[in-house]
Amino acid sequence: MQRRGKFDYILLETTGLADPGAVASMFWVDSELGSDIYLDGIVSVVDAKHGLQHLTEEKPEGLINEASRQVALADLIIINKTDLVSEEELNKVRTSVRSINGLVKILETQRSRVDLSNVLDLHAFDSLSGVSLQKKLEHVKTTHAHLDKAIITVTFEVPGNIKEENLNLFIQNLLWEKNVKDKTGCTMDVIRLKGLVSIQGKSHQVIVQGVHELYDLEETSVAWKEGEKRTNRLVLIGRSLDKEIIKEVFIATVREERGNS
Ligand SMILES: Nc1nc2c(ncn2[C@@H]2O[C@H](COP(=O)(O)OP(=O)(O)OP(=O)(O)O)[C@@H](O)[C@H]2O)c(=O)[nH]1
Repeated sequence: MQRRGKFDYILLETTGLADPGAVASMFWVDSELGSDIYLDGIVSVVDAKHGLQHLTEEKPEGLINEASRQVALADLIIINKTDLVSEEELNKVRTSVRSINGLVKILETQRSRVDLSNVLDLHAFDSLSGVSLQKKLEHVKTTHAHLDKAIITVTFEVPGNIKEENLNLFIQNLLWEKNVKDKTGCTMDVIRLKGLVSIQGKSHQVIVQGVHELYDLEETSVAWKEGEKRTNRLVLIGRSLDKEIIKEVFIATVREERGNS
């Protein structure tokens, strides 16, 4: 189909209070629908001067504050107005952002001046990010909450091949059924999920992406090499996440296939 005046790129700015997950879900359409539009990535701006205050703001009834949610969902964070803070203050903002989202790329700016190549074509939601995600996943660490009930990042690795249906079950229990709980009985609340897994019968690494209750599995262009240890690495961003428990649940759900690589 030919059409005049096609858009090259759509940059959607949401209001300061928006939950980017809800907006992103609308554009994150199934590739099988053959849409011309795909979700490239989520960018959040953090004000170096007031960001920390927003990130630590406590909401009634344990609700997640919007700023933390925006950081949790972002693929790229721009910490702006760095000229207004000392290096020490800036470091606190950095640490706070990193403790929420251990996977996000951080840029630091004044007057939000960025090289557009760092902001556009992120390919954060498609299989093209397979190679870069692989590198990132090697360095991501589980973070520790600065505040009680804060959002954190947890990551774990389990070797072996897994069955796609078992992986679906694991993700659906977490995101849909919400029946995975921490030690205190609190439901684990996953806001963002990313990973690279080894699905039985697939020659290439499979990327796992989740935003709120939406998730997708897609084979990447990265092939498992001959003799390479097949493995599954997942990164989850959310609240009440307990790495050991999630890992145990994952292993229990995919157990049948462990050691069959
Ligand atoms: N000193 C300094 N001022 C800045 C910088 N970036 C923007 N400003 C100024 O900050 C003021 C408010 O701008 P922003 O915080 O970007 O406002 P905004 O993005 O419209 O606000 P919200 O979308 O409501 O958060 C304006 O006067 C800008 O000129 C910066 O890096 N340093």
